[in-house]
Amino acid sequence: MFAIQVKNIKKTFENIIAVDNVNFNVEKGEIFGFLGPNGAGKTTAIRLLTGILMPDFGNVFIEGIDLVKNPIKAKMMMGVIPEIGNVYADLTAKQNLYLAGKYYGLSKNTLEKKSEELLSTLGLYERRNDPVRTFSKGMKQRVSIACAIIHDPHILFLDEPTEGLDVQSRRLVIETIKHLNGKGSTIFLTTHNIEEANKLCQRVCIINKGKIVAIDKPEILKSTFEKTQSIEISFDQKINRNLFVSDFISKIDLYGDKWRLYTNDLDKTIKRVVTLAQKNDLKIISMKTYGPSLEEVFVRLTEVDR
Ligand SMILES: Nc1ncnc2c1ncn2[C@@H]1O[C@H](COP(=O)(O)OP(=O)(O)OP(=O)(O)O)[C@@H](O)[C@H]1O
Repeated sequence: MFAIQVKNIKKTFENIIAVDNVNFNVEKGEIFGFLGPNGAGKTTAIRLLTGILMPDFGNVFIEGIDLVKNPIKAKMMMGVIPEIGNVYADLTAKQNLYLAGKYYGLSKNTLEKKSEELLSTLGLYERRNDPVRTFSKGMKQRVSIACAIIHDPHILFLDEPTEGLDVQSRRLVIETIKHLNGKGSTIFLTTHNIEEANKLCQRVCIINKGKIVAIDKPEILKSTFEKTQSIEISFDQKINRNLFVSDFISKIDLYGDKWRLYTNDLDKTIKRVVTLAQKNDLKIISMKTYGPSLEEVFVRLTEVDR
């Protein structure tokens, strides 16, 4: 049985088709990323998958349970962290957790134990009795996460979980996602952050204008859609861009003191720069090679007609 099964869902707002006949499955225990440019339909899709919106057509099954026919049972399986925080600003962090725990029917003992544990692991323990309105954005996001996972959900849905967070909060959020996944939870997240999705997700789905344009493991998407590799190189002296020009180097960029050369033939490019350094008596300070990036795949698949 799949953790999430989406069959032909469609959602229209007046004349805008936000989600257009979308089909996909998420395996149990997977970290699944939903990527797309602004307005692609990510938030609408996550709202349809969590029962906040009803589809015009199609079905969503959560661990085999039909979300439309059996919403309460399906929702008990999930934790949801929406794009805009859903915590109560006038309650303390601890009160927010207690409220969420009661909503999911946790016993007093479990609630006390889980709250203590989550407040500590999410770095909120010191401030547990302060009203959430006095918290930073990152702290509010952590309270929101704690509330969503207090009942150990089978599936966690996160809409842009690290958007606008500082490095520390971002790390804590990512660690929490990995930790939950390690304990067996399925993770469904939407994001703009392609590098984060590349590192975190076992599979990604790229959506554009409400339609799925690609769905696979990041490495497979990269090798299927993008052949360009690159090398980044820096020398001890300034050099002229024209020295790199050749028919197998497709693009030459300069970032600070580093040259980035894009190519379909890495071997020839490396030999070329080494020969160039020898001939011109240049010292190579650093050289790194890069495979195709998920960002390049994303741009390629979503730039059409934009
Ligand atoms: N409640 C609504 N009423 C009317 N149109 C809506 C509504 N919600 C979304 N839309 C439209 O549906 C389309 C998809 O929006 P959605 O918010 O799902 O995209 P998104 O991929 O989450 O974008 P972003 O990355 O900017 O958050 C957009 O054209 C948007 O304007």
